[in-house]
Amino acid sequence: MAASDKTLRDDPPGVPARRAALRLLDAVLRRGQPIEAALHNATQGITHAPDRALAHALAAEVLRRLPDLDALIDSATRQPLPPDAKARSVLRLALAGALQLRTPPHAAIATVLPLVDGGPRKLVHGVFGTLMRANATLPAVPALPADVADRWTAQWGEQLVAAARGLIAAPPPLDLSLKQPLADAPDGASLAPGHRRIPAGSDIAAADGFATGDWWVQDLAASIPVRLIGRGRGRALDLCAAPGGKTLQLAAAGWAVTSLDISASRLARLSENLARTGLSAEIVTADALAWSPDVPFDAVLLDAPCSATGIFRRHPDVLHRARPAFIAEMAELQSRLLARAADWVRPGGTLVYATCSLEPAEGEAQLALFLANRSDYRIVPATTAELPAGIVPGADGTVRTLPTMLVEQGGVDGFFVARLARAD
Ligand SMILES: C[S@@+](CC[C@H](N)C(=O)[O-])C[C@H]1O[C@@H](n2cnc3c(N)ncnc32)[C@H](O)[C@@H]1O
Repeated sequence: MAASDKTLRDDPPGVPARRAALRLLDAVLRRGQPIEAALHNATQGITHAPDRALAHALAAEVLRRLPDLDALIDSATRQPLPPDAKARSVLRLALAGALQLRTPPHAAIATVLPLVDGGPRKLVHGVFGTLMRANATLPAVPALPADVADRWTAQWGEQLVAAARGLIAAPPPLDLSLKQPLADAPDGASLAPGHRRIPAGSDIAAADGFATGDWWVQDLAASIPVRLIGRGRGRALDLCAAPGGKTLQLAAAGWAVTSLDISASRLARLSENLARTGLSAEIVTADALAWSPDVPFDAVLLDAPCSATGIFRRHPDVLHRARPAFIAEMAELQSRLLARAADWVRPGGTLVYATCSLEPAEGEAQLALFLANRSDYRIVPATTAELPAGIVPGADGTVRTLPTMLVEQGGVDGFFVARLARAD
């Protein structure tokens, strides 16, 4: 038996989930891993599914409220704890449990103290006790990490930062993409053809039309790239396709789809999604930097890997991982992928480039660089009629969704989308 399994087995109830949450925080904050990618390793040895879910929820809550939790901790310590001190992470977990997840305070602290055995137990206990006795609370509107707030203020202005803070205060609603206009789907607002918006926390698996595969969960902004490709008129390549929301849209729109991704495990989820919805696509597991098609496509969608800062509402780990060096690394990968994708579009065909990022380096600047190098491509401007209500194209015909949009309706993810045509 692995040492970690033994520790987990010997832990009192509630502790294994905190131990796993601590590993998740370490994976995200120190190693820059996405929380989903770290989940399998971090929860190894935990057989009770609710404990795995609790570990994920606790770590995600800490990441969502990190600056505010740290401000509370700092208000109760004479010497600030180093940012990477284990005592700080453990206090973050105890406070997130007690203040956000309604864990009774005595349980919130008792379940983290074993994580600092042989370490600063007294300090952790003392700081937590001081804050509980003072009835400490977190501010209603969360703070963003200072570097993200500064970058987004410089890029988009203070209004965007204020809107982004408002959006992470509460879980976002869920958007559904319908397979057909008359699909069986739960009631909800419709902000575009084939769209429904339902409340956060809805029980997806029990909702009307899930079992019959009539819809899939997909943020409204994420549906824009395929809206711009339109109804099927031939063969489409969905490059970087998994887990497959856009493949499903393309297949439902009548395209003969080839879906390529480097990740076999993510493609397995794409296959499950195809099976549930009764849609089909040819699946290719390959590195797009090494693969080439035999015949060019009528349409190519490159939903490129990116910093994913546009999906911070559901994935607060991106706020802590997307440092400038990572954004630059992703932008470099996007240029290489875009150059290859452009060669796989037939003359007269369509190329759509998209990223779920709020970083211009991965959107506007990437497109400018591409157009400077490829005189055989031009922008085909998006029209307001093609876009969800409340979203309008930019002056150059590209689409940029921001946290300041559709705020009253629950917001949208941040995306950049450009539709291009290759010269005949
Ligand atoms: C933004 S996600 C795609 C989301 C997907 N289009 C959807 O709608 O569900 C980016 C994808 O790029 C894939 N990827 C990253 N590098 C790649 C490469 N060199 N070749 C192919 N796929 C790659 C990742 O595995 C990931 O699934």
